[in-house]
Amino acid sequence: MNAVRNHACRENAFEEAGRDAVYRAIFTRRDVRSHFRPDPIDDAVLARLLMAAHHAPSVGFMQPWNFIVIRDMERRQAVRDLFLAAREQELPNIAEERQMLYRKLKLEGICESALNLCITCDRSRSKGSPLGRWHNPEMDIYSTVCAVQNFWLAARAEGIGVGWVSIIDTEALKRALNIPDHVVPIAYLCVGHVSEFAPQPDLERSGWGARLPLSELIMSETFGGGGEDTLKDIAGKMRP
Ligand SMILES: Cc1cc2c(cc1C)N(C[C@H](O)[C@H](O)[C@H](O)COP(=O)(O)O)c1[nH]c(=O)[nH]c(=O)c1N2
Repeated sequence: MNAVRNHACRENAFEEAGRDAVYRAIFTRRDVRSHFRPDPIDDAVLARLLMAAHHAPSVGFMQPWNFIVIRDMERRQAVRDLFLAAREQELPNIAEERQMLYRKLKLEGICESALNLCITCDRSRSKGSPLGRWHNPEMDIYSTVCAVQNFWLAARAEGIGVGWVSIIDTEALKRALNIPDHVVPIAYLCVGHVSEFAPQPDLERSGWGARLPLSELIMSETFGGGGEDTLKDIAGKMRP
């Protein structure tokens, strides 16, 4: 019976190598800050990554994204200045005992990467027909985040590193990139070839945080609900 069910479940699955490749991209993707190499990205490769992003799911098939490619070093330096200012503003809000470590963290590769990419969300693109968004208007934002993740995973498969920089004042970034009012910058990404993909997140290596055990995050039926012991046991023993 088990074998039958197993077979039935796998009917539409990728072949083993394909499955392995998908999980490999997921488990070895990194937020890259310090390992960028300056050599340019081939436009054909960049176009593939953008095509992957463009095939993300989106509420009401709204496809609210745009992709601003930023290569000019002066503009990037201006964005880096925004980062530096925002980082100083963020610092006092970090728990006092962690401020020293925060200062030491490398949290962007804006000028070292081959290029920057700002993925935006055009909130007006559903043109007055908010399918799937009437109760939850923020769904266009979430859709755009799905595009970011597609880009990030496809980039990993292509050997391209991506680092997300969110320590930036949004209004200042909009002015710097001439983004109109109805468009929201969702992700400012540093993108480029890398010398390596680190085996663990930078914030884990530096002692900032650790991955939470998956088994402790699984709940049954309701928030906080216990149970699902078999699932939790399997998850608890699993290594990526
Ligand atoms: C929405 C959002 C915003 C940010 C990030 C991520 C996401 C999803 N991350 C990257 C984050 O620190 C990183 O994903 C985690 O530390 C886990 O590491 P890996 O991505 O697994 O390498 C990030 N990293 C950084 O150096 N500067 C930043 O401003 C941000 N901002």
